[in-house]
Amino acid sequence: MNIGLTGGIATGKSTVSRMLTSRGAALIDADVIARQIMEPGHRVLAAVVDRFGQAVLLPDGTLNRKKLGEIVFSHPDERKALEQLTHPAIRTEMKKRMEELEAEKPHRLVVADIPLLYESGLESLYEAIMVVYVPRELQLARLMNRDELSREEAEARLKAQMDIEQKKERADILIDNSRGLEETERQIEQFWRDKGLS
Ligand SMILES: CC(C)(COP(=O)(O)OP(=O)(O)OC[C@H]1O[C@@H](n2cnc3c(N)ncnc32)[C@H](O)[C@@H]1O)[C@@H](O)C(=O)NCCC(=O)NCCS
Ligand SMILES: Nc1ncnc2c1ncn2[C@@H]1O[C@H](COP(=O)(O)OP(=O)(O)OP(=O)(O)O)[C@@H](O)[C@H]1O
Repeated sequence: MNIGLTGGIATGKSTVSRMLTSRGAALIDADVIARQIMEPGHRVLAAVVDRFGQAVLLPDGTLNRKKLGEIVFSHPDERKALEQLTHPAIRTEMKKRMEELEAEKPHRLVVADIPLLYESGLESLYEAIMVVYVPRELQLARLMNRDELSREEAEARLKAQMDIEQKKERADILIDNSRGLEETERQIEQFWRDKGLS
């Protein structure tokens, strides 16, 4: 079985994916793949530098993530331009890894962690979509705290994504991560049992 795992930025996708992998699920993480295609030498990074200029590189030739983030999270058109360069490569790699993992062990749960799953219209690639939800105010607070962002910077990142309430409504499986970790763990345990996973 496979599921797509999504939610909003900092709602707890990594936290939940750890709970699933510790039970034996295999994980494919879109953010990790997004980082791999931005490594020096990769053609996607070269295309990004062509479009955004040398200023998005650090002196050692690696991507200046903070700088590119400032550009794309405050300018929607620039964000779309970046996505046109990155998303096809991310999608191809995700699909390839999914096929490899499913062929390797057909009965294992494969989890694809994709922050922009709904925004990119990828629902049909997965048997079910799990959404990790917290109310918007808590999402903002956890994001500011984890990434040391100002309220303004955190709000700009939230604005670049579909509202978490809309994702909640679309979910096949909803995980409420607004209380303690034990409460989230309990919901994952329930999901695991309901699906007869072992
Ligand atoms: C702009 C970049 C360099 C900023 O890097 P930074 O280290 O600050 O953030 P990081 O990559 O860890 O992403 C953190 C979160 O930001 C959100 N996010 C990232 N890109 C986008 C985007 N294009 N639109 C909306 N939200 C996004 C996601 O929730 C993600 O989990 C980076 O996010 C990037 O390369 N984005 C383009 C690729 C992409 O769309 N990734 C999203 C997963 S498919
Ligand atoms: N139930 C919880 N109670 C308190 N804090 C939590 C809980 N779940 C997650 N957190 C904290 O909230 C922050 C965001 O969680 P996490 O990194 O798992 O989110 P994410 O959705 O994977 O983020 P991103 O979209 O950036 O990849 C982290 O600092 C994490 O430690």
